[in-house]
Amino acid sequence: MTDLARHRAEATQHDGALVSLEGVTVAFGGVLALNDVSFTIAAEDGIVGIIGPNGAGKSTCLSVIAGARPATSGAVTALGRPLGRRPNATRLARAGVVRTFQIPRPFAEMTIRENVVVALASSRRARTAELVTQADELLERLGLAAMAGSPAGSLPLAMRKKLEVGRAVASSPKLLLLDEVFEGLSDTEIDDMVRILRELHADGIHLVLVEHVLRALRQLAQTLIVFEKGQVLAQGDVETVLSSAEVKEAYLGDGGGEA
Ligand SMILES: Nc1ncnc2c1ncn2[C@@H]1O[C@H](COP(=O)(O)OP(=O)(O)OP(=O)(O)O)[C@@H](O)[C@H]1O
Repeated sequence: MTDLARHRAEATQHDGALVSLEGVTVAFGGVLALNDVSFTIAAEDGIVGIIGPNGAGKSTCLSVIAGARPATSGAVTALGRPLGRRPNATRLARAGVVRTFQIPRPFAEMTIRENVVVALASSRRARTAELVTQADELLERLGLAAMAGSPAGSLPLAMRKKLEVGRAVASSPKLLLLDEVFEGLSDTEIDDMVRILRELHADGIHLVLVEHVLRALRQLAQTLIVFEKGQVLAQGDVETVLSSAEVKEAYLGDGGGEA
């Protein structure tokens, strides 16, 4: 295959499937966090939410897509790259697959600005002054500009969540995987985060969110994937999935999320 043909083939694969899991199982001893899971996420699916009761395997799934945890068996691709048995999350992040964590992990002693500068420096070569300018632009977009000089460790939750998103965006993701970014936010803070994520998506960043806050997903997502007991129970457009009797029983019936 010529380089050009290979490039086209990769681009086609990438366009067709941002993420694909085929027969993926992740075992923790006797617990199957993922049990023979297969699904595909394409760009046309828009913003994708992964929902399901506690312990259903959602975060494990995100870790597998981000290359942070190998599948025990099965095949995973992200942005058209097969991840193999020994995925490398750092290399995958450089290729554009970046995840945030449920509990934000900023460098607490550093200021908000410094945290973003460090993240920017991980994905580009530029002078410090240029990185600071870029960091300030990003903080402006996130509504954190006024706090740029504050230590990251002292921030209230909503701002820590925003900073977590900002640090992820600073590393130039093509596919951003968000783990419970709305957890613990007030209604106003949820609306603010929805606006930020919509803008990122409009800028061309593909978004996949593991989330319990359905109010946010109803505003933001076009597609839902529902997990139950390590398996995919349903996948489809948001309202169709949420109105399915099977999903209501498995997910909403157990108090695992707010309708
Ligand atoms: N590192 C681990 N070691 C052992 N078991 C684990 C580990 N991580 C997850 N599990 C188990 O795997 C299953 C799936 O966990 P996972 O965190 O992926 O679920 P989840 O759907 O994200 O849950 P939640 O909504 O509560 O965050 C659970 O039974 C969990 O206890």
